[in-house]
Amino acid sequence: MDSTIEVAGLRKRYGTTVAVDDLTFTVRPGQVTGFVGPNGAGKSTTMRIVLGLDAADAGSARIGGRPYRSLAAPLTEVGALLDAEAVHPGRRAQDHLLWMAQSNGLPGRRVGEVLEQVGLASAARRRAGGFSLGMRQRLGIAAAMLGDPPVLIFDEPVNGLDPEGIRWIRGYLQSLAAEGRAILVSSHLMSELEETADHLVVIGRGRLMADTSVADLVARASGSRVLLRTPQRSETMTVLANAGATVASIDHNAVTVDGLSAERVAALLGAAQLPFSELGVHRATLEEAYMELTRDAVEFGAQGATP
Ligand SMILES: Nc1ncnc2c1ncn2[C@@H]1O[C@H](COP(=O)(O)OP(=O)(O)OP(=O)(O)O)[C@@H](O)[C@H]1O
Repeated sequence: MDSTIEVAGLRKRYGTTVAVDDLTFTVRPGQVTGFVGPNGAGKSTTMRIVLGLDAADAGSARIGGRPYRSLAAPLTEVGALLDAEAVHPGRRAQDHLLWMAQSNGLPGRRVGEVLEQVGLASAARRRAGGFSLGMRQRLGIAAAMLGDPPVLIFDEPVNGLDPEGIRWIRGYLQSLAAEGRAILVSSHLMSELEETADHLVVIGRGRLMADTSVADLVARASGSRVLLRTPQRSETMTVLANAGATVASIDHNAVTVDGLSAERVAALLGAAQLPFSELGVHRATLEEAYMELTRDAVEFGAQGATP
Protein backbone atom coordinates (compact mmCIF):
# COMPACT_ATOMS: atom_id res chain seq x y z
CA MET A 1 0.00 0.00 0.00
CA ASP A 2 1.18 3.54 -0.78
CA SER A 3 1.62 5.66 2.33
CA THR A 4 -0.39 8.64 1.18
CA ILE A 5 -3.41 10.72 1.97
CA GLU A 6 -5.14 12.10 -1.12
CA VAL A 7 -7.83 14.71 -0.78
CA ALA A 8 -9.56 15.76 -4.01
CA GLY A 9 -12.24 18.37 -4.55
CA LEU A 10 -13.44 17.98 -0.97
CA ARG A 11 -16.44 20.04 0.15
CA LYS A 12 -18.31 20.14 3.44
CA ARG A 13 -20.97 22.53 4.64
CA TYR A 14 -22.66 22.74 8.05
CA GLY A 15 -25.90 24.67 7.58
CA THR A 16 -24.78 27.95 6.05
CA THR A 17 -21.13 27.52 7.15
CA VAL A 18 -18.79 26.32 4.42
CA ALA A 19 -16.20 24.36 6.42
CA VAL A 20 -14.26 22.83 3.49
CA ASP A 21 -14.38 24.38 0.04
CA ASP A 22 -13.07 22.40 -2.95
CA LEU A 23 -9.91 21.26 -1.16
CA THR A 24 -7.29 19.21 -3.01
CA PHE A 25 -3.88 18.13 -1.69
CA THR A 26 -1.71 15.04 -1.22
CA VAL A 27 0.29 14.01 1.84
CA ARG A 28 3.38 12.08 0.72
CA PRO A 29 5.45 9.46 2.50
CA GLY A 30 8.75 10.21 4.19
CA GLN A 31 7.95 13.70 5.34
CA VAL A 32 5.99 15.66 7.90
CA THR A 33 3.26 17.70 6.22
CA GLY A 34 1.99 20.59 8.31
CA PHE A 35 -1.70 21.43 7.92
CA VAL A 36 -2.04 25.07 8.88
CA GLY A 37 -4.78 27.63 9.08
CA PRO A 38 -6.47 29.87 11.62
CA ASN A 39 -9.11 28.55 14.01
CA GLY A 40 -12.17 27.49 12.07
CA ALA A 41 -10.27 27.12 8.78
CA GLY A 42 -11.51 23.56 8.29
CA LYS A 43 -8.55 21.44 9.42
CA SER A 44 -10.40 19.22 11.88
CA THR A 45 -13.31 18.79 9.48
CA THR A 46 -10.94 17.66 6.73
CA MET A 47 -9.22 15.21 9.09
CA ARG A 48 -12.53 13.79 10.29
CA ILE A 49 -13.64 13.23 6.69
CA VAL A 50 -10.33 11.50 5.84
CA LEU A 51 -10.92 9.23 8.84
CA GLY A 52 -14.49 8.41 7.86
CA LEU A 53 -15.94 10.18 10.93
CA ASP A 54 -17.87 12.66 8.83
CA ALA A 55 -19.23 12.46 5.29
CA ALA A 56 -18.15 14.91 2.58
CA ASP A 57 -20.76 16.72 0.49
CA ALA A 58 -18.52 16.30 -2.56
CA GLY A 59 -15.06 15.11 -3.50
CA SER A 60 -13.01 12.27 -2.11
CA ALA A 61 -10.48 11.44 0.58
CA ARG A 62 -8.26 8.36 0.24
CA ILE A 63 -5.68 6.66 2.40
CA GLY A 64 -3.21 4.60 0.40
CA GLY A 65 -5.54 4.95 -2.57
CA ARG A 66 -8.69 3.81 -0.80
CA PRO A 67 -11.49 5.48 1.14
CA TYR A 68 -11.30 4.90 4.91
CA ARG A 69 -14.50 2.88 4.95
CA SER A 70 -13.05 0.27 2.60
CA LEU A 71 -9.90 -0.38 4.68
CA ALA A 72 -9.95 -3.95 5.99
CA ALA A 73 -7.85 -3.29 9.12
CA PRO A 74 -7.94 0.50 9.56
CA LEU A 75 -5.60 0.69 12.58
CA THR A 76 -2.82 -0.98 10.60
CA GLU A 77 -3.25 1.50 7.74
CA VAL A 78 -3.81 4.82 9.47
CA GLY A 79 -3.32 6.05 13.03
CA ALA A 80 -4.89 9.22 14.37
CA LEU A 81 -4.84 11.52 17.35
CA LEU A 82 -7.85 13.81 17.13
CA ASP A 83 -8.76 14.47 20.75
CA ALA A 84 -6.43 13.53 23.59
CA GLU A 85 -9.34 13.83 26.05
CA ALA A 86 -11.15 10.91 24.46
CA VAL A 87 -10.00 8.35 27.03
CA HIS A 88 -12.12 7.16 29.95
CA PRO A 89 -10.51 8.79 33.03
CA GLY A 90 -10.98 5.69 35.20
CA ARG A 91 -9.15 3.43 32.78
CA ARG A 92 -5.50 2.50 33.18
CA ALA A 93 -3.29 3.46 30.20
CA GLN A 94 -2.38 -0.14 29.37
CA ASP A 95 -5.99 -1.37 29.70
CA HIS A 96 -7.19 1.36 27.35
CA LEU A 97 -4.63 0.28 24.75
CA LEU A 98 -5.21 -3.44 25.33
CA TRP A 99 -8.93 -2.97 24.75
CA MET A 100 -8.20 -1.09 21.51
CA ALA A 101 -5.70 -3.73 20.38
CA GLN A 102 -8.04 -6.64 21.10
CA SER A 103 -11.07 -5.09 19.47
CA ASN A 104 -8.97 -4.50 16.35
CA GLY A 105 -7.32 -7.92 16.22
CA LEU A 106 -3.86 -6.61 17.08
CA PRO A 107 -1.40 -8.55 19.25
CA GLY A 108 -1.34 -7.56 22.94
CA ARG A 109 2.45 -7.19 22.90
CA ARG A 110 2.00 -3.96 20.87
CA VAL A 111 0.69 -2.27 24.04
CA GLY A 112 4.03 -2.48 25.83
CA GLU A 113 5.89 -1.52 22.67
CA VAL A 114 3.93 1.66 22.00
CA LEU A 115 3.94 2.72 25.67
CA GLU A 116 7.71 2.37 25.57
CA GLN A 117 7.94 4.38 22.31
CA VAL A 118 6.04 7.34 23.70
CA GLY A 119 7.80 7.30 27.06
CA LEU A 120 4.83 6.14 29.13
CA ALA A 121 6.07 2.68 30.14
CA SER A 122 6.41 3.68 33.78
CA ALA A 123 2.84 5.07 33.82
CA ALA A 124 1.27 2.00 32.15
CA ARG A 125 -0.74 1.04 35.23
CA ARG A 126 -1.86 4.55 36.13
CA ARG A 127 -5.39 5.77 35.41
CA ALA A 128 -5.71 8.22 32.50
CA GLY A 129 -7.76 10.59 34.67
CA GLY A 130 -4.63 11.46 36.65
CA PHE A 131 -2.53 12.17 33.55
CA SER A 132 -1.24 15.64 32.65
CA LEU A 133 -2.21 17.01 29.24
CA GLY A 134 1.22 16.03 27.92
CA MET A 135 0.77 12.45 29.15
CA ARG A 136 -2.70 12.26 27.58
CA GLN A 137 -1.23 13.44 24.26
CA ARG A 138 1.41 10.71 24.52
CA LEU A 139 -1.27 8.13 25.29
CA GLY A 140 -3.25 9.29 22.26
CA ILE A 141 -0.14 8.95 20.11
CA ALA A 142 0.52 5.48 21.55
CA ALA A 143 -3.02 4.50 20.51
CA ALA A 144 -2.40 5.85 17.00
CA MET A 145 0.77 3.71 16.77
CA LEU A 146 -0.81 0.44 17.93
CA GLY A 147 -1.26 -0.93 14.41
CA ASP A 148 2.18 0.35 13.28
CA PRO A 149 0.43 2.25 10.44
CA PRO A 150 2.22 3.84 7.46
CA VAL A 151 -0.07 6.91 7.60
CA LEU A 152 -0.56 9.13 10.67
CA ILE A 153 -2.88 12.05 11.35
CA PHE A 154 -2.39 14.29 14.38
CA ASP A 155 -4.77 17.19 15.13
CA GLU A 156 -2.97 19.93 17.08
CA PRO A 157 -0.73 17.50 19.03
CA VAL A 158 1.41 20.36 20.37
CA ASN A 159 -1.53 22.28 21.86
CA GLY A 160 -0.97 23.02 25.54
CA LEU A 161 2.32 21.14 25.87
CA ASP A 162 5.33 22.40 27.81
CA PRO A 163 8.63 23.01 25.94
CA GLU A 164 9.96 19.55 26.77
CA GLY A 165 6.77 17.93 25.45
CA ILE A 166 6.92 20.04 22.29
CA ARG A 167 10.55 19.03 21.69
CA TRP A 168 9.65 15.40 22.18
CA ILE A 169 6.72 15.49 19.72
CA ARG A 170 8.82 17.26 17.09
CA GLY A 171 11.56 14.66 17.27
CA TYR A 172 9.07 11.81 17.33
CA LEU A 173 7.15 13.03 14.25
CA GLN A 174 10.39 13.47 12.35
CA SER A 175 11.57 9.98 13.26
CA LEU A 176 8.24 8.52 12.06
CA ALA A 177 8.62 10.38 8.75
CA ALA A 178 12.21 9.16 8.42
CA GLU A 179 10.83 5.61 8.57
CA GLY A 180 8.92 6.41 5.36
CA ARG A 181 5.52 7.12 6.88
CA ALA A 182 3.20 9.89 5.69
CA ILE A 183 2.51 12.30 8.55
CA LEU A 184 -0.18 15.00 8.55
CA VAL A 185 -0.05 17.30 11.56
CA SER A 186 -2.29 20.32 12.07
CA SER A 187 -1.65 23.55 13.91
CA HIS A 188 -3.23 26.99 13.96
CA LEU A 189 0.24 28.45 14.69
CA MET A 190 2.81 28.46 11.94
CA SER A 191 5.62 28.89 14.46
CA GLU A 192 4.81 25.49 15.97
CA LEU A 193 5.64 23.84 12.65
CA GLU A 194 8.80 25.81 11.93
CA GLU A 195 11.15 23.05 13.07
CA THR A 196 8.87 20.09 12.41
CA ALA A 197 7.28 20.23 8.97
CA ASP A 198 9.01 19.60 5.66
CA HIS A 199 5.94 20.47 3.63
CA LEU A 200 2.94 22.72 4.27
CA VAL A 201 -0.68 22.68 3.23
CA VAL A 202 -2.12 26.05 4.22
CA ILE A 203 -5.88 26.62 4.28
CA GLY A 204 -8.12 29.57 5.06
CA ARG A 205 -11.92 29.45 5.20
CA GLY A 206 -11.84 25.90 3.91
CA ARG A 207 -9.86 26.78 0.77
CA LEU A 208 -6.34 25.82 -0.22
CA MET A 209 -3.98 28.79 0.05
CA ALA A 210 -0.63 27.08 -0.41
CA ASP A 211 0.78 23.62 -0.97
CA THR A 212 4.53 24.10 -0.76
CA SER A 213 7.78 22.90 0.76
CA VAL A 214 8.82 24.89 3.82
CA ALA A 215 12.11 25.79 2.13
CA ASP A 216 10.35 27.25 -0.94
CA LEU A 217 7.87 29.23 1.11
CA VAL A 218 10.59 30.83 3.23
CA ALA A 219 12.79 31.53 0.18
CA ARG A 220 9.90 33.22 -1.62
CA ALA A 221 9.00 35.39 1.36
CA SER A 222 12.62 36.28 2.02
CA GLY A 223 12.79 37.63 -1.54
CA SER A 224 15.30 40.41 -1.88
CA ARG A 225 14.80 42.08 1.48
CA VAL A 226 18.01 43.49 2.98
CA LEU A 227 18.67 43.77 6.70
CA LEU A 228 21.25 46.09 8.18
CA ARG A 229 22.37 47.54 11.49
CA THR A 230 23.48 51.12 11.94
CA PRO A 231 23.98 53.52 14.87
CA GLN A 232 22.48 56.27 12.66
CA ARG A 233 19.13 54.79 11.94
CA SER A 234 17.05 57.81 10.97
CA GLU A 235 19.67 59.30 8.59
CA THR A 236 20.09 55.85 7.01
CA MET A 237 16.33 55.48 6.55
CA THR A 238 16.11 58.89 4.89
CA VAL A 239 18.94 58.20 2.43
CA LEU A 240 17.53 54.82 1.41
CA ALA A 241 13.93 56.06 1.15
CA ASN A 242 15.12 58.94 -1.07
CA ALA A 243 16.70 56.32 -3.34
CA GLY A 244 13.28 54.69 -3.76
CA ALA A 245 13.44 51.90 -1.19
CA THR A 246 10.76 50.92 1.29
CA VAL A 247 12.47 51.05 4.67
CA ALA A 248 11.20 49.86 8.04
CA SER A 249 12.91 49.88 11.40
CA ILE A 250 12.83 46.67 13.41
CA ASP A 251 14.61 47.95 16.51
CA HIS A 252 16.62 50.99 17.58
CA ASN A 253 19.58 50.16 15.34
CA ALA A 254 18.26 47.79 12.70
CA VAL A 255 16.22 48.35 9.53
CA THR A 256 14.87 46.27 6.68
CA VAL A 257 15.09 47.53 3.12
CA ASP A 258 12.93 46.46 0.17
CA GLY A 259 13.53 47.53 -3.39
CA LEU A 260 17.33 47.88 -3.39
CA SER A 261 20.05 45.23 -3.64
CA ALA A 262 22.54 44.81 -0.79
CA GLU A 263 25.29 46.18 -3.08
CA ARG A 264 23.27 49.30 -3.90
CA VAL A 265 22.48 49.88 -0.20
CA ALA A 266 26.19 49.62 0.63
CA ALA A 267 27.10 52.06 -2.14
CA LEU A 268 24.47 54.63 -1.07
CA LEU A 269 25.45 54.50 2.59
CA GLY A 270 29.16 54.67 1.67
CA ALA A 271 28.54 57.79 -0.44
CA ALA A 272 26.58 59.39 2.42
CA GLN A 273 29.33 58.38 4.89
CA LEU A 274 26.86 56.56 7.11
CA PRO A 275 28.31 53.66 9.13
CA PHE A 276 26.63 50.26 9.09
CA SER A 277 27.27 46.67 10.08
CA GLU A 278 25.67 43.27 9.38
CA LEU A 279 24.43 44.19 5.95
CA GLY A 280 22.84 41.05 4.55
CA VAL A 281 19.88 39.43 2.90
CA HIS A 282 17.07 38.91 5.37
CA ARG A 283 15.80 35.34 5.78
CA ALA A 284 12.09 35.37 6.60
CA THR A 285 10.81 33.25 9.46
CA LEU A 286 8.04 30.84 8.65
CA GLU A 287 5.68 33.14 10.56
CA GLU A 288 6.60 36.07 8.29
CA ALA A 289 6.19 33.89 5.21
CA TYR A 290 2.75 32.90 6.46
CA MET A 291 1.72 36.52 7.12
CA GLU A 292 2.79 37.43 3.60
CA LEU A 293 0.85 34.51 2.21
CA THR A 294 -2.33 35.22 4.13
CA ARG A 295 -2.30 39.01 3.74
CA ASP A 296 -3.97 38.91 0.33
CA ALA A 297 -6.57 36.49 1.58
CA VAL A 298 -7.36 38.72 4.57
CA GLU A 299 -7.72 41.74 2.28
CA PHE A 300 -9.86 39.73 -0.08
CA GLY A 301 -11.96 38.53 2.84
CA ALA A 302 -12.43 42.08 4.10
CA GLN A 303 -13.54 43.26 0.67
CA GLY A 304 -15.78 40.27 0.32
CA ALA A 305 -17.49 41.24 3.56
CA THR A 306 -18.61 44.64 2.29
CA PRO A 307 -22.01 44.49 0.58
N1 LIG B 1 -20.27 19.63 13.63
C1 LIG B 1 -20.31 20.88 13.22
N2 LIG B 1 -21.46 21.57 13.16
C2 LIG B 1 -21.51 22.85 12.73
N3 LIG B 1 -20.43 23.55 12.35
C3 LIG B 1 -19.23 22.95 12.38
C4 LIG B 1 -19.12 21.59 12.83
N4 LIG B 1 -17.79 21.25 12.75
C5 LIG B 1 -17.15 22.34 12.30
N5 LIG B 1 -18.00 23.37 12.07
C6 LIG B 1 -17.65 24.69 11.53
O1 LIG B 1 -16.88 24.49 10.37
C7 LIG B 1 -15.78 25.41 10.31
C8 LIG B 1 -14.48 24.65 10.27
O2 LIG B 1 -14.22 24.07 11.55
P1 LIG B 1 -12.98 23.14 11.87
O3 LIG B 1 -13.13 22.66 13.26
O4 LIG B 1 -12.82 22.13 10.80
O5 LIG B 1 -11.78 24.17 11.76
P2 LIG B 1 -10.30 24.01 12.29
O6 LIG B 1 -9.43 24.58 11.21
O7 LIG B 1 -10.03 22.63 12.71
O8 LIG B 1 -10.27 24.99 13.51
P3 LIG B 1 -9.63 24.81 14.98
O9 LIG B 1 -8.19 25.18 14.83
O10 LIG B 1 -10.40 25.81 15.75
O11 LIG B 1 -9.88 23.41 15.39
C9 LIG B 1 -15.96 26.31 11.52
O12 LIG B 1 -16.66 27.46 11.10
C10 LIG B 1 -16.78 25.48 12.46
O13 LIG B 1 -17.52 26.32 13.32
